[in-house]
Amino acid sequence: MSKILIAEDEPSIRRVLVKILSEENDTYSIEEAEDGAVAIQLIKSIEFDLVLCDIKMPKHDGLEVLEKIKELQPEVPVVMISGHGDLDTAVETMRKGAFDYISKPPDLNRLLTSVRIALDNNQLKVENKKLKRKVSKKYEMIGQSEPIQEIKQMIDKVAPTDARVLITGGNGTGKELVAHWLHEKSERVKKPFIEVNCAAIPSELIESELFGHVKGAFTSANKDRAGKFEAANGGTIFLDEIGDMSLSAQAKVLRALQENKIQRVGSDKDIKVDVRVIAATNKDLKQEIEDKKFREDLYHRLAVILIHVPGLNQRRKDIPLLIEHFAKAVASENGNAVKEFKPDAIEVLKSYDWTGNVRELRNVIERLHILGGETISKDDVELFAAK
Ligand SMILES: Nc1ncnc2c1ncn2[C@@H]1O[C@H](COP(=O)(O)OP(=O)(O)OP(=O)(O)O)[C@@H](O)[C@H]1O
Repeated sequence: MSKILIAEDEPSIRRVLVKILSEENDTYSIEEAEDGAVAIQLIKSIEFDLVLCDIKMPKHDGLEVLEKIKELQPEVPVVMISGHGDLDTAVETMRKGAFDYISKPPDLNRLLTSVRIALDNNQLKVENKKLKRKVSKKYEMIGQSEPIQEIKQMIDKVAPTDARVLITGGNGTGKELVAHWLHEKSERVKKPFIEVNCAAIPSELIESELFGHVKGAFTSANKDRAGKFEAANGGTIFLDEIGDMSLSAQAKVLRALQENKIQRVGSDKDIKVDVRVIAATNKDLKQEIEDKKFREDLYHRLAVILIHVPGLNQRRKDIPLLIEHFAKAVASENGNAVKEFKPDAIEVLKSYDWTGNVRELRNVIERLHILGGETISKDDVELFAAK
């Protein structure tokens, strides 16, 4: 559904434009403004995909409206409507970033062609922006506290090597982010990064998930299937929540690490794999070893390098930066303007107990962004994110 604003003071022309556009596509959502002031008001509150804007209008003329659009929603295409005698101005608006101009009375075909091209163009721009964001921003690690700086330095040192890394820390602290960074800064970056959440896979399936199986290995194995280790060949496998892995799967992982070979379930044929292993856990593995739930030899194989990600309560200094980061992320995901957080709102958030760590903070910022006012105040925080 495209949102279109028609800013035109002559009611008859406005009516014609609304009619032409609604007949062209009944999913267009059309707003009308009868003068420049109303147009600017609407641009401040609604994100448009296209604006049709008359040049001569009361209160603010088309040129002023165009300038305001370029300031508030720079990506939106603006098609100017020029009356008799303002052709020079129409040309000037093109220099100022208008997408096109059409003359009054509007020619139906000319108008629709311009509208279609402008909307397609805008769609492409939006999609491109989304794509770029996915690649570069997804795994950005925000924070300037000492622990985060140390982690970043550690990643820089360790990533280019093949050393195994064990990442520890509470839920939602950013362990997965660290694992991604280790892969992205390594020579393996062009090869797969395969993530396995060991806690989410039932223990009877984990071996087949990791190492694959051959047809007939168990009842539902109706064809040969490669596992995650094979899929990660040349790249990195990230064993998340490794503390939840069954002892029998641990024994097989140990063998894979010792010999760089795996066997599919139900087969005794060795398959060579070249995989870097990164593991993470929120459990105290030393305690798990004492309780005989985790193999000590596997622990030593995995924990060549240890990276501990402290909880958010131990690095409150990062909270303002994270708030800003998530506010931007949430706004761009939803395609709306970034909301500012007032200093007193940030102070209250900083004082909270964040046992749910960064993930919990992200959820709270998203909630405030949706429910709070235009700028987020202390009252918004107390109303929608009280602890
Ligand atoms: N320093 C950070 N900068 C930006 N985003 C972060 C940071 N730390 C965590 N996040 C974000 O918080 C969320 C939780 O992080 P992540 O999944 O890495 O945590 P985790 O420790 O792996 O959690 P779990 O143990 O529950 O799997 C993700 O959306 C992640 O992008």
